[in-house]
Formats: sequence, structure tokens, C-alpha cells
Amino acid sequence: MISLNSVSHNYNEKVQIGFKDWQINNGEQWLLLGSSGSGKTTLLHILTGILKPNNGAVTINDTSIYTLSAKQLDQFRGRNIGIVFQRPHLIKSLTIAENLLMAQSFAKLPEDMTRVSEVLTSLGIADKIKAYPNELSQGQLQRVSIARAVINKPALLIADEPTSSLDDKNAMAVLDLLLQQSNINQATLVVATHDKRVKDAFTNTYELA
Ligand SMILES: Nc1ncnc2c1ncn2[C@@H]1O[C@H](COP(=O)(O)OP(=O)(O)OP(=O)(O)O)[C@@H](O)[C@H]1O
Repeated sequence: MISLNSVSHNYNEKVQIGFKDWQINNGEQWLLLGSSGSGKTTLLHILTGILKPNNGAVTINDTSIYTLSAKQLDQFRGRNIGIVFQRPHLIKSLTIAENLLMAQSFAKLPEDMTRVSEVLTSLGIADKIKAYPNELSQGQLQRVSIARAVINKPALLIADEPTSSLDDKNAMAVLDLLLQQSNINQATLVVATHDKRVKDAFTNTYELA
């Protein structure tokens, strides 16, 4: 269970954002909606431990994340939270497999090549395991970025605007992969977007005012 309790954040005197309480049960799939500037990215940063809010608490499976030390929070994040960025964050000089193994060792988990193959197979890119990022297409890179996010079987999988720059066909394909990976890994999924095309795929919606 993930919960957001009495959270608000002030960047400065002029920008003060309040977030209504939110409870997410394990395995649920949620859409986070809000117009530009309403605070979607801010809330994702708060949920993922990147930004400590001025007030309130975020609890992920019984851990109140902002009570952890910086080092504990880094490790907690590596093990429990997977983030799919709009553009993949991969190291160019490492192969796809090495990039994924590195995500395991960052989280202080043992390197597990079987898990790497399993995830790449489930995303349809097992043949790219020894390739370098610059040898892949944009669509394939986006699959690797999903693979990197789920490699450590996170409790929470978050995607920030994963479809906004894609055409209809690719937008639906990426969405299907996120939903599928959330199911396979039993990860709670939160997708932040203002892309109306993805609305129908979700029954749960958290909307920012
Ligand atoms: N570092 C910062 N310092 C000051 N104000 C900020 C900072 N980051 C964001 N803001 C302000 O906080 C508000 C929410 O920004 P945020 O990026 O969370 O919105 P968003 O819903 O993700 O927008 P978009 O859909 O356009 O990306 C905006 O008014 C923004 O200008």
C-alpha cells in the first residue's frame, strides 16, 4: 500500500501546492491527471523520494520514506521504485545487459543475468542483450527504459508522460507494455499524463486541481 497523507509543498511564497490524500493498494494501476503546471512532476518527485515535501508523509509498504537517511532512501528507491522517464537514461558505453546489471548493483542486489534475459524477453528485445544503446531504435530504447525500471521488481512503477511524444500506434504499444509489466511484476503503476488517448486504459484516476 502506498499512501500520501496531508502532503503540501511550497517552492516559494508564490507557488504553494496542496495534494489531496491518496491511498493506492498493491498492484493497482492509476492515471495521474492534471493540466500543465498543476503539479504532476512535483507529485511524482515526492512519491519517488526525490523531493521532500514541506509537509506531510509518504508511506510505501509500511516505510515512511522521508524518515530514512539519504543513503537508506537511495537504496530503498533502487529496490522499490522503478521510473520510466520520457527519454531513456542509459550509459552509452555499456551494453543493454550491462546497463541492467548496473541497476541491480546500484540497489545493492546481486547481479542476475537470468533476470536480465527474462525482462528483455518479456519486452520483445532479447536479441538486443549485447547491443549498445546507439544501435537501437527509439522504440527499442523506450523498451529498455521500461526494462530498467522493472528489473528489480519494484513495488511501485512510475511513468512520467510516457506517450506524449509518440504517434497513436506507438503510444498504445508503450501503454500496453507498462500495463503488462505492472501485471507480470505485480507492481503498482502510476502514469502521469495529459495525453487524453490513454484515459480509457485506466479505471483509477487521481486528478490535480
Ligand atoms: N524548482 C522550482 N522552483 C519554483 N517553482 C517550481 C519549481 N518546479 C516547479 N515549480 C512550479 O510548480 C508548479 C508545478 O510544476 P510541475 O512541474 O509539478 O507541474 P506539471 O503538472 O508537471 O506541469 P507540466 O505538465 O507542464 O509538466 C508550477 O507552477 C511550476 O512553475
